[in-house]
Amino acid sequence: MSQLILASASPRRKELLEQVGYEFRIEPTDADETLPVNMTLEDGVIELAARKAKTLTPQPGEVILAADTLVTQGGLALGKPKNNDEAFEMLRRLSGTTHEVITGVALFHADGMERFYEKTIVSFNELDETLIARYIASKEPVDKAGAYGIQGLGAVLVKQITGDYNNVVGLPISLVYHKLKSYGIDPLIKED
Ligand SMILES: Cc1cn([C@H]2C[C@H](O)[C@@H](COP(=O)(O)OP(=O)(O)OP(=O)(O)O)O2)c(=O)[nH]c1=O
Repeated sequence: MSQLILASASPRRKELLEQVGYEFRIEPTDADETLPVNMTLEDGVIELAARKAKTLTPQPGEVILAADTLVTQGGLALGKPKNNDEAFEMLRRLSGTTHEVITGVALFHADGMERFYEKTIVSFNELDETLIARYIASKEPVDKAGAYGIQGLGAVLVKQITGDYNNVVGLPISLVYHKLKSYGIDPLIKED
């Protein structure tokens, strides 16, 4: 049985792991989150997750989990907005259209690193400028890729999703569960 370490300051990732019953330690990371330019967005988001994981060194029997979530539309990557103007631009771009949310995940352990990603397709309602301004005033967009949080007030922006909802929130917990099982980490198995 391995020990799980979450390399993340994201409250969402912590909550998703707790929801499924994982026992883990949290080690927030401070990695460079600039997307590499010489690779696909899928590879780039995986690379960012790997960078976060590599800020820690796994001891034998430890698995370090790190992730990165990105919103993409038409080949353009939307990370966290730097200010309200950028949040406004992002939400205006997403209004009435469909985008993808990609979360890259890295599982770093003494024998190497496993990397994978999950993609969810999200369609937004038409958003008028008053709604966008009110949503930004709620401060919810600040620390979120694409300037929205589907799990919060941002739920009213969303028309439809195809794929894993939890992936949009920041961690594809179902896929992660199946991957972690191969390291002997399974909260559904209770030891006596
Ligand atoms: C699209 C979307 C993103 N997000 C969040 C998930 C991520 O926390 C954030 C994207 O930023 P990330 O850089 O992936 O994560 P983080 O900086 O919050 O945490 P850490 O790097 O320490 O692991 O956007 C939501 O919470 N809801 C949503 O609907």
